[in-house]
Amino acid sequence: MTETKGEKILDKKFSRRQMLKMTGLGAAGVAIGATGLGGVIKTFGMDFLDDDSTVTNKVTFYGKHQSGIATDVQKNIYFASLIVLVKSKQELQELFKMWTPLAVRLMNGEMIGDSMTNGMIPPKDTGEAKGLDAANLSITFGIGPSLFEKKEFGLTSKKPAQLKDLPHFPKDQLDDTYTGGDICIQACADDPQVAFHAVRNLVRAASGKVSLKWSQAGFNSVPVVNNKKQTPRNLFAFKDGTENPITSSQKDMNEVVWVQSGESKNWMTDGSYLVARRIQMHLETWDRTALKEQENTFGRHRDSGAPIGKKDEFEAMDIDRKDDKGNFVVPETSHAFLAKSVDARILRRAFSYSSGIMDSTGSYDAGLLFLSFQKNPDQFTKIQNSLGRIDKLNEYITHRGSAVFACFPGIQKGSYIGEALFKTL
Ligand SMILES: C=CC1=C(C)c2cc3[nH]c(cc4nc(cc5[nH]c(cc1n2)c(C)c5CCC(=O)O)C(CCC(=O)O)=C4C)c(C)c3C=C
Ligand SMILES: [Fe+2]
Repeated sequence: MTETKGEKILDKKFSRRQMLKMTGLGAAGVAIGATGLGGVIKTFGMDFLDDDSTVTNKVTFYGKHQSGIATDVQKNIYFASLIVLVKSKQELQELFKMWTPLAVRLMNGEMIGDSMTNGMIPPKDTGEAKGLDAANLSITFGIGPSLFEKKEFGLTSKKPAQLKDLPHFPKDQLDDTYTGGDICIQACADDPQVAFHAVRNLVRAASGKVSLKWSQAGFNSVPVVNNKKQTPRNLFAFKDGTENPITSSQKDMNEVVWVQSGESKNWMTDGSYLVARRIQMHLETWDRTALKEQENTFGRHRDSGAPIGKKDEFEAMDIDRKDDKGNFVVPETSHAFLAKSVDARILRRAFSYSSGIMDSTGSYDAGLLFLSFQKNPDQFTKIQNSLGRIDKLNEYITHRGSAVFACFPGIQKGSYIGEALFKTL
């Protein structure tokens, strides 16, 4: 984390070239104004900073789509679900406007405000990311169905048909503590403290305007072989994320993840729907299970990640394949068999979590913060219904939390998070 551009502006240590780079515009409409953050460039009445292309380990903030969806999966996540406390549409809009330059700064690896220049007030940035780089931080903002139910925002007519609470699934044991929320902030980074710092400072900057409903930290360990990132393993030791849309393929992403024009409310075009499920994994039971049984549970081999009966992780899973006796090679009750039996695809971007011990049972409160992006949450529902009661994995997992969010399209330079929603009001 470095000093903010706002500080340099106040100190007048910036060149014209830098100023244009920061505004992304010419001189028209640009003025320097003091804000609660200590002074930033104001363009057409709003704060605007740019991505800093000189920063290492940096994910770009501005673009057609928000970061943190097609972005290469990072090692850490801090996911927060918030309740909105403000009472008017304008205040809600101001909230997203205020968050926009802060998110740019955080993703540039900068502090969100000046350091300790006044000993009589708390520092603007909480400071724990000082000295750390941008760590490939991505920040993704979404809004939940409950936001549209708050009549004071007058958003009812803007609610997409796709944005609704997920149905109850047969094995769900949902706890309200990890369910729902008006807004989500997904911060992913290759450093846990950078991810946490991002959410902490965004929530702090919105003090009195939002409150935390639930949050979850998570991690992924990504082995690297010959400079190539491998699929991470989940806490059951199986490679998790093998069969996913290719994030660099526009075709895959447009088919599965990005909302296309006319497919949802206009303000969601180029956005995506996020399903979050906090799924406890019963490690103690799993660890007493024989390897063959474990492999039959997923329908894949543990070491290689290959479909049962095959050698390579990325060999196609042919669920119709039968052995000499006419039995399915990949068991019909296995997780992969059932997930593949249905004509629906999703982009899984999950993280493991470990959050102490369950009071009720004394077992690990550990598992998977399952996150999937899709152009319609029904894609998730179709797969979850196929897993249903018969998925062999059900013996080892319990769904404890659930939420769905509409993640805005990407932010254009000079615009702010969610502008399309507010602009159409
Ligand atoms: C409804 C969607 C899914 C939930 C919920 C889910 C939970 C879950 N999954 C694993 C571990 C693995 N899942 C794997 C494959 C896989 N899972 C889903 C969907 C959900 N999983 C899909 C669509 C697929 C791909 C199936 C295919 O087409 O082959 C695998 C195999 C490797 C891989 O492809 O990633 C593992 C392992 C856990 C532990 C879990 C809940 C805790
Ligand atoms: Fe799965």
